[in-house]
Amino acid sequence: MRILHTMLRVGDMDRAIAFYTEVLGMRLLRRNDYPEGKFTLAFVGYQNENAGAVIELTYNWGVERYDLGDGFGHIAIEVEDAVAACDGIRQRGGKVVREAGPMKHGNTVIAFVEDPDGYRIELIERKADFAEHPA
Ligand SMILES: C[C@@H](O)C(=O)SC[C@H](NC(=O)CC[C@H](N)C(=O)O)C(=O)NCC(=O)O
Ligand code: NI
Repeated sequence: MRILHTMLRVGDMDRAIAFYTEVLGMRLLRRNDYPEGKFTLAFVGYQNENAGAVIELTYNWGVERYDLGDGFGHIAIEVEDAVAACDGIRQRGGKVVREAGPMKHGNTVIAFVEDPDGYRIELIERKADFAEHPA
């Protein structure tokens, strides 16, 4: 088994796709309308779905906002250089909500950006080698 996707409900599909592709550099892998259910799905990611986990954006027609609550944390993406990644995201119109630096109570270098719907995306600076976990 493997993780296939994380689903996020968005208030504007074009706005969300623009963020994940133009600001975060992902590819739009597929987009489908479901008129009978009055919703649209779009899948974005850095690899094809048979190669890596992706994000499933869900737009329920006419629903422009959601209460994100306080349970959801973030989706994390790996970057080579967190400071440079934040600078690039800012230059492309993204919103950095936590600058790059070691995480509180730890050493991993992280940063957070916020997507147009308020979901948080964590940037994690690639470690030389992630600790191998027994499969
Ligand atoms: C390792 C990396 O993937 C993380 O997400 S750690 C980030 C860190 N998380 C927490 O502190 C979790 C506990 C917290 N009380 C919560 O519920 O979110 C984090 O968010 N650090 C904040 C920072 O600015 O370093
Ligand atoms: Ni994390």
